[in-house]
Amino acid sequence: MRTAVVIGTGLIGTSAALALAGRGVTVHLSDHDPAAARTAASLGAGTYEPPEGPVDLAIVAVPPAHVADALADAIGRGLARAYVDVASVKGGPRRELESRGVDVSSYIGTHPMAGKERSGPLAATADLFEGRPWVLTPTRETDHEVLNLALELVALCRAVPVVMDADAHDRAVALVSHTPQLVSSMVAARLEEAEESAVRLCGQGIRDVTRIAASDPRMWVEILSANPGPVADVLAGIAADLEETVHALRGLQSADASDRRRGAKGIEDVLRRGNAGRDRVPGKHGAAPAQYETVAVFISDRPGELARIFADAGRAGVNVEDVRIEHATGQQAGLVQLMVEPRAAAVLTAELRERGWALRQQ
Ligand SMILES: NC(=O)c1ccc[n+]([C@@H]2O[C@H](COP(=O)([O-])OP(=O)(O)OC[C@H]3O[C@@H](n4cnc5c(N)ncnc54)[C@H](O)[C@@H]3O)[C@@H](O)[C@H]2O)c1
Ligand SMILES: O=C(O)C(=O)C[C@]1(C(=O)O)C=C[C@@H](O)C=C1
Repeated sequence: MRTAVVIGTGLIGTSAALALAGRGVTVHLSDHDPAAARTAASLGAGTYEPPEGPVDLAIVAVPPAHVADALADAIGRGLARAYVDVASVKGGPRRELESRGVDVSSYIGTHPMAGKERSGPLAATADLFEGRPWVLTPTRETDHEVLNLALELVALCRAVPVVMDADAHDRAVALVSHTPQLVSSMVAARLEEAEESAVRLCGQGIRDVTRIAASDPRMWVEILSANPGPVADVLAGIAADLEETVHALRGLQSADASDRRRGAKGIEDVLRRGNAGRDRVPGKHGAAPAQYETVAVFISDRPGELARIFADAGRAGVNVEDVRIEHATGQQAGLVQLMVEPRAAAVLTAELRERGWALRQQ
């Protein structure tokens, strides 16, 4: 693949564009918000000049409700030799294109199983898809060359191709992605009106469970609207578990010893089923992604502190691969965790110490 167009330069489109551009593909960026395309271009994801002729692959990375329109328009204009979308739901867009009479032989619905709770080009990274499953839903009508170009996209993004039927995909993601989003939001929603004295105790457990509750509600309304039945089915199963668990907890409150035993058994049962389910969650597939080492630095909550750390890391010639910030409860301070290549950790540690930063002992 030599040339590509990315339509929709948010988190996913810009991440794919960064991966392709980094591997020598000329990428043309387009977004109905010109600022998003300009930002993606400034990150090195490609150019926002339109292509002069048809490109090899057009990647449609817009919110689900706009996918069919964007694809029909691109196919109608003959923008590319092959077209893919990356939307989180796969049955709907294909059916919509077919009902409009669009020739779908040059189109494959795809879905990278990687993302973030943040949106927009500034959240994008070239390695977002590395080692992650990337679902492809070709049909009998799909042209071979088109399938090959889609497989090349997945390979260039260092993801792992998984071929599935579109409706089977939608049932699967209802279980492993769409329902978890709702459950995370529901747990986080309990905090909205909670006492400050409770919220300040939030530890790693609730942070893990509620990370995706920070996702964009507009995007998720679109995703869930395109997959309501399968998600309702999974959620109904969880509702049954919830009802039994509440009953078991009430049993534990009872004065009757046999009710308490039954309650404890019910709770243990749900926790053990949780262990068994969790054991089935696979690690990342394919090539192992880079393992980073963490250098943890204490900072005060003042403007410019992060910029100073990054500048000092840059001066030491160290590339910061990822960053996490933990804010200390009730203090104007925090801990910045800088993820770097293992061989760079010692260099960074020495440089930061010399420049007066307080580092946490690992
Ligand atoms: N966020 C995730 O974790 C994730 C993961 C995998 C797949 N997806 C799918 O990827 C797609 C994009 O999601 P995202 O998280 O990158 O969203 P995003 O909000 O970060 O980016 C979407 C971009 O599309 C642009 N856009 C909207 N309508 C458009 C149109 N008609 N023409 C051109 N540009 C348009 C917006 O301006 C925005 O820049 C969605 O279909 C989503 O279901 C998301
Ligand atoms: O990791 C996250 O933040 C995600 O929500 C990513 C996630 C997922 O559920 O795995 C979310 C929606 C996408 O369609 C694909 C990936």
